[in-house]
Amino acid sequence: MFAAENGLRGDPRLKGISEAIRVVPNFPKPGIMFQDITAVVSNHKVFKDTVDIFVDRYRDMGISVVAGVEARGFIFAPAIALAIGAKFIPLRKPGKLPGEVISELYELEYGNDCLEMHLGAVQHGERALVIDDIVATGGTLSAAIRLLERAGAEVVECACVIGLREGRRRLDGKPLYILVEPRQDSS
Ligand SMILES: O=P(O)(O)OC[C@H]1O[C@H](OP(=O)(O)OP(=O)(O)O)[C@H](O)[C@@H]1O
Ligand SMILES: Nc1ncnc2[nH]cnc12
Repeated sequence: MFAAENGLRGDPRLKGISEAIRVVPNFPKPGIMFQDITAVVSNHKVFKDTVDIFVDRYRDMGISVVAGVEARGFIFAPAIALAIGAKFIPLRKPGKLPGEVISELYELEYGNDCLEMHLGAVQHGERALVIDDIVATGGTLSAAIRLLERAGAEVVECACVIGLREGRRRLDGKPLYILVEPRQDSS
C-alpha cells in the first residue's frame, strides 16, 4: 500500500479497499494481472470509503473541474465532483462525443488508444483534477493531462484508486495520488 506516501498510514479503510480488489490473471491478455474494481463499488462501505478519501483530500483545493477517464474513471469522478462542488467532464474514447473535440493518442499496457474532450468543456485557468481507477504505464493519465492543458486548464493532481509507482514516470512530474498498490495474488 501507499500509506506512507498518501498520508493515510494506519487508515483501516485502505485495507478494505485493497482486499475488495479482485485480481484476474491473464485478462484481457496473457501476462496481465487484471485489477478488477467492480467489487470495490458493489460494497457500499468500501465504495463510500474510497470516495470519502478523495473528497477529504480535494474539497478545499480550489478545484472547479473533475475530469473522469472513460470508462472506469466515470465510476468515481462524478461522485467526487458533486461532493467538492466542481463540474464533471468526461474524457471519452474516440467517436463518442457529439461536439467538436480535441484528441490525444496514447499507448496502453495492452494496445493503443485515444482520448477526446469537448472543446469548451473547460475554461482557461480552471483548476482540474483527473480521476481514473488505475494507473499502470501512465499513458492514459498523461494523455488526459495533455488534453486539459491544451485547453488551458491547470492540472492540480491525478488520482487513482490503484497504482504502480512506475506510472508516475509518464506524468512529467505532475502529482499522482494513489490509494493502494496493485494486488499480485488472485485469491
Ligand atoms: O496507465 P495505463 O497503462 O494507461 O493504463 C490505465 C488505463 O487502463 C484502463 O483502461 P482501459 O483503457 O483498459 O479502458 P476501460 O476503462 O474502457 O476498460 C484503466 O481504466 C486506465 O484508464
Ligand atoms: N493490470 C490492470 N488491471 C486493470 N486495468 C488495467 N489497465 C491497465 N492495466 C490494468
